[in-house]
Amino acid sequence: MKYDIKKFNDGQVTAKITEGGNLDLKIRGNSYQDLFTIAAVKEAWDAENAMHKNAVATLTILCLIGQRSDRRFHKAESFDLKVIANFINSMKFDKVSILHPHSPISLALIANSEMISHFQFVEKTFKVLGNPVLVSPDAGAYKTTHEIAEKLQADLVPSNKVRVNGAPEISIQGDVKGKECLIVDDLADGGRTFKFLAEALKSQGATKVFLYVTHAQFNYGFEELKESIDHVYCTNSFKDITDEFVTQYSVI
Ligand SMILES: O=P(O)(O)OC[C@H]1O[C@H](OP(=O)(O)OP(=O)(O)O)[C@H](O)[C@@H]1O
Repeated sequence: MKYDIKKFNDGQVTAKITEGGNLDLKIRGNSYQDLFTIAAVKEAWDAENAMHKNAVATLTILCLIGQRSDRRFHKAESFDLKVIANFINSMKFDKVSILHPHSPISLALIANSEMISHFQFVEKTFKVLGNPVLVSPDAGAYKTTHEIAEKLQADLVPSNKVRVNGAPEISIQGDVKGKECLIVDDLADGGRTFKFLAEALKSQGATKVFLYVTHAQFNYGFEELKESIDHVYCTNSFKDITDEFVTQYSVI
């Protein structure tokens, strides 16, 4: 299957199928624009395939927009992940694969969805660093990082984070004295979670602190992270980063 995308001067996006077959789309999915673009492709493909019911349409989303908004935070505010999931569901893909979603709610809300694990990227990082202690930064990350630690036969130090007026407060449940640590989490936004955690780990004797995040957004606070984190490992699911401080695994 092949298609063309055209953008009109007013911003409208239109798609044209130029070769038939199964539809296999892969997008960052970190913008509404990305979602509307594939909606145009899917609509055109559906029209072309109306007579070929055996053709299959799959979608891979690398960094789902709104994945953190997995609940209605306050009364009278929108539940944004639900809005996004409803839109994706309206496209009726046969399968939607999502790379390391923030929480299982994404998978619960999006029909025919499955998670693409971040295991391979953590494994690569773990091997490059040579057996660091894995650190899970909060309750949300604990379950998946625990599973990864078991597979890698790595030591795991859980820590917990509560946000007080938006600022993370950290507690560490384990001994990191004289050890190299690899924090494993799904995404970095402003990086404050990791800055505070790295400072806490180093104050408890960790010799080096590395960070793995699947979705390296770094919308702000990037330079500040260099003061407490020794190196960042991530995918390019959200954006490409060129910086000596960062090693990126390419997924798109
Ligand atoms: O780079 P930062 O700005 O520090 O943000 C990154 C952190 O925020 C997210 O968790 P979040 O606090 O949204 O988790 P929650 O679902 O428990 O609210 C994410 O899983 C990281 O732990």
